[in-house]
Amino acid sequence: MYLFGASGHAKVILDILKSNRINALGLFDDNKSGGGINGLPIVGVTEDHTSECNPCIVAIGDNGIRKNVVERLRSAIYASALHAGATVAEPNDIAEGTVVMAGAVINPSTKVGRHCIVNTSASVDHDCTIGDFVHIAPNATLCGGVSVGEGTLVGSGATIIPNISIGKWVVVGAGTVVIADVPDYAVVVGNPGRLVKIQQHE
Ligand SMILES: CC(=O)SCCNC(=O)CCNC(=O)[C@H](O)C(C)(C)COP(=O)(O)OP(=O)(O)OC[C@H]1O[C@@H](n2cnc3c(N)ncnc32)[C@H](O)[C@@H]1OP(=O)(O)O
Repeated sequence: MYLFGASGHAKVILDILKSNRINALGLFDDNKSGGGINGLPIVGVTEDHTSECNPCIVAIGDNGIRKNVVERLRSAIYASALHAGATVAEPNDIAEGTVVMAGAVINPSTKVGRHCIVNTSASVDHDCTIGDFVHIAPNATLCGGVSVGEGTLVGSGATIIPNISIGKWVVVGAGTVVIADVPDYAVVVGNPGRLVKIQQHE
């Protein structure tokens, strides 16, 4: 397995691999001068990737940067990685490139898109739909029937009540309690969640 990114997030993905006894073989990072992790070397920048270095995972926490790297990779074959200490009811509904950290729970009839992060001890309940490039941060809770659009960050410890629809490229602040639908590109914070701004987008 090869990882793109050599940050703290990559360290946590290496821990997921270790829990499954999967060997990591190298890291790619656009900052080639940076050090590796745990003796694992940086073997090149993103554009150095070849089809011999598969499967791989883009191990970058920022949703937009992760998507950008995926779009630049032409010969990548992606794996998903579920920590041995995560509880995932239907692993086949976790799409390629997605990582699920220790203690996370993903309940039945929930689909998780490509290149997502379901972080440490996050809880995603039944019948949720999670778009591509989403990050559900540590200890966040999604009740049943929640949908989350592409690229959204659900911040650490946030709670989303049942059947809420959250748009794409939204930021839900840490600890926010979302009790109403959230439009695309919004930033919501607080309890109850209030919209503080709509982010610039193309
Ligand atoms: C392993 C890991 O580390 S995973 C990391 C996961 N990351 C997170 O959980 C971080 C989530 N990020 C946050 O909560 C941030 O505070 C953000 C993104 C919501 C801040 O957004 P910004 O656009 O920078 O807003 P800014 O900091 O200017 O704050 C805007 C207003 O919201 C308030 N605010 C910001 N964050 C929060 C929050 N989490 N809860 C309540 N209020 C908040 C600010 O006090 C400010 O209020 P004011 O206008 O009354 O003064």
